[in-house]
Parts: sequence; structure tokens; C-alpha cells
Amino acid sequence: MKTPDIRFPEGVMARFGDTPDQVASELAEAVAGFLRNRLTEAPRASLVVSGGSTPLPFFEALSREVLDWGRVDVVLADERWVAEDDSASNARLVKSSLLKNKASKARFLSLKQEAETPREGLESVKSELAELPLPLDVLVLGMGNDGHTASLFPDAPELPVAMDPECQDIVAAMTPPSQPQKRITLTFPPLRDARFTALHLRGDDKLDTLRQALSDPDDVMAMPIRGFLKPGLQVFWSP
Ligand SMILES: O=C(O)[C@H](O)[C@@H](O)[C@H](O)[C@H](O)COP(=O)(O)O
Repeated sequence: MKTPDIRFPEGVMARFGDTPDQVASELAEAVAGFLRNRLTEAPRASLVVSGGSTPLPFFEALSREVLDWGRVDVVLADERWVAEDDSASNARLVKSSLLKNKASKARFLSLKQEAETPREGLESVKSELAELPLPLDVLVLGMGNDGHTASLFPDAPELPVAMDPECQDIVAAMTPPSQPQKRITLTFPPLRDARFTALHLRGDDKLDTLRQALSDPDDVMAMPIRGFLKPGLQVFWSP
């Protein structure tokens, strides 16, 4: 495959694969390797993943990796505020495609709570995440073509608070008009500080969006993904 024409900042590593399955397997191996290593140093490890359509083959491949999953906490980077039986639920996606096979032993910490809205549910989500050690260990982000990542949407009125590098809250309720559901998201600081961060993308449209993000890296509010395009990031892309 011809390597895509895109220039990343110093320290950002890119892996371009021929097929989604090849990239998904490479990402699963990299994530599993980091988790195994982390578990030699700490009693537990955290794995933060994103929803959407891109991660599916990655989740399937990761679910088959051999590691001490009983000591891994799986958390979503964001969630749509819908019941778990709703097809839009990221928890439903993760439970059906990742938390099975070897990974069935992992502990899942849910961002979706009983409250009617994410704002009303924030305190119970914070309680659910209270025992999650920071910094996060592994973070796998996706990206929308508006430059959002997790549920850090450019059109969300709450974005200035959630993207604030000094934000004191680990989670935020988001109400982006562009989205059919209210959202809850991890905020910028815990996502920024993850020990291992991968950006998992598929399709030429996502490369074009990334080029646009790279063209004006400081305007984070216009394209929140810009806050993550820094040394240490590993980009995994396939056509
Ligand atoms: O809940 C979500 O939808 C995700 O967390 C979101 O940030 C996703 O990663 C991007 O929207 C890309 O989604 P696709 O992989 O479907 O393009």
C-alpha cells in the first residue's frame, strides 16, 4: 500500500495498514503488550476505549489476547446517555465485542447511570470511577470528521469546561446539538495524561480530517482532537 501523504508532529508515530483487520490486530497486540507490562508494575491496569464503528475489529482481536484480564478495568472514554439495550449504547458495543473470550474477566466501569440525564447522573458516575487510579494506562481514541474525540464535540456548549487543561472533574455531561443523544465524556485532563494513547482511524475521510486538524494545531476548541496530536501519540490507520 502507498503510504498516505500526511506529516505528523515530531514524536507522533503512525502505523498505516492495508486492511482494517490488519490494523486492528496490530493495535490489539500493542494494547495487550502495554497492559501486560503495566500489570508487572501495578496491581491493576486501566483500559479506556471509544465507541463508534471503527473499534469493532480491534475489540474482537483484543478480546482474544492472553493477559491477566481479571486485573484490568475497562472504561469508556464516553457514552451516549441511553439504556444499555439501545443500539446506540457504547456499553452494549463493548460488552458484546470486547468483554468476551479471554477478556470476559475484565471489570467494566459504566459511564451510564440510572439518572434521566447525564448532568443528573454525574455524581453517581464520579462514584463509579472513584477507584480508577490516575493517570489512565491505555487510551484508544476515535475521531469524528468534525474533529471531535470521545464526546468532546466542537458544538457542545460545555466544551470550554471539559477541554480546560485545568478541569477538576474527570467526567462532564455534554449536550452537542449535532448529536441525537445527550452524552457523558471523560474530560481532557485524564485523557491527555494517559500513559499510552492510540488514535484508531479508518478511511480517507478521517485522514483528510486529520490533515485539517494538523494544519492549525492550536485551535483546539474548533477541533478537540488537536489536544491529543502530541509526542507519544500512536496513530493506527487503514483504508
Ligand atoms: O461514542 C462515540 O461515538 C465515540 O466515542 C466517538 O468519539 C467516536 O470515536 C467517533 O465518533 C468516531 O466514530 P466512528 O468510529 O464510528 O467513525
